[in-house]
Amino acid sequence: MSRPKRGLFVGRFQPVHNGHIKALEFVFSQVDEVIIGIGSAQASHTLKNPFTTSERMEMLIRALEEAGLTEKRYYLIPLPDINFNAIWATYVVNMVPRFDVVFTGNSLVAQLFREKGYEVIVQPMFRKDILSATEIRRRMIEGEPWEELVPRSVAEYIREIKGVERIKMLATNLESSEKELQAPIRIPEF
Ligand SMILES: Nc1ncnc2c1ncn2[C@@H]1O[C@H](COP(=O)(O)OP(=O)(O)OP(=O)(O)O)[C@@H](O)[C@H]1O
Ligand SMILES: NC(=O)c1ccc[n+]([C@@H]2O[C@H](COP(=O)(O)O)[C@@H](O)[C@H]2O)c1
Repeated sequence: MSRPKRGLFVGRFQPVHNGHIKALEFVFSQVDEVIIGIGSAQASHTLKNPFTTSERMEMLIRALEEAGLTEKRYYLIPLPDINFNAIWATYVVNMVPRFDVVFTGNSLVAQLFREKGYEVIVQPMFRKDILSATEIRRRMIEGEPWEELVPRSVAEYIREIKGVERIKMLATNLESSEKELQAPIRIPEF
């Protein structure tokens, strides 16, 4: 039996949204198996990375099932950042099973893998103006509707784990620490 053709797709998934799922549907149509790397795996509880790796994994499992990708054709692999661009692609190669091609819309990721000799396919983008995790996090903080931008199962899961409350709390903490920094320094009287 010939070896399955595998694609690599890396994202932070903070949170998983409909753009990721559309991109993954494209990737699944091109290869037999997909290695989904969960980037910045060490990060959580910040405004850019509010969700933990286990929460992001749960979102991916539920969303892929909802999208009808029920056959187990994917691997979820956490990838903590190493903040070292020159060796990042080699690091990823050492953290995941063998793969044949990289799918990405991130130009740095594309460049780093191309320089290592990998085939890179730039996946199509879908409504990047709104299908962006940054926009979804912004809407959550501002109290604007965001649910339509993510799979139903992901919206439900975020409600279950009180994800919006967490992001709002993180935003409030940041605001009050910024205020503290801006407050005039009071020299105590002795
Ligand atoms: N709207 C989209 N359509 C297709 N692919 C997308 C879309 N948004 C992100 N991707 C793909 O997902 C991968 C990166 O995922 P990531 O979690 O960083 O998404 P993001 O929405 O750009 O996140 P953030 O806004 O937090 O930086 C990239 O390969 C990117 O091309
Ligand atoms: N030097 C590095 O550690 C390095 C380089 C390129 C991408 N990455 C990671 O890959 C992921 C790419 O996903 P995004 O498209 O969400 O940025 C991120 O987690 C990013 O931090 C890390």
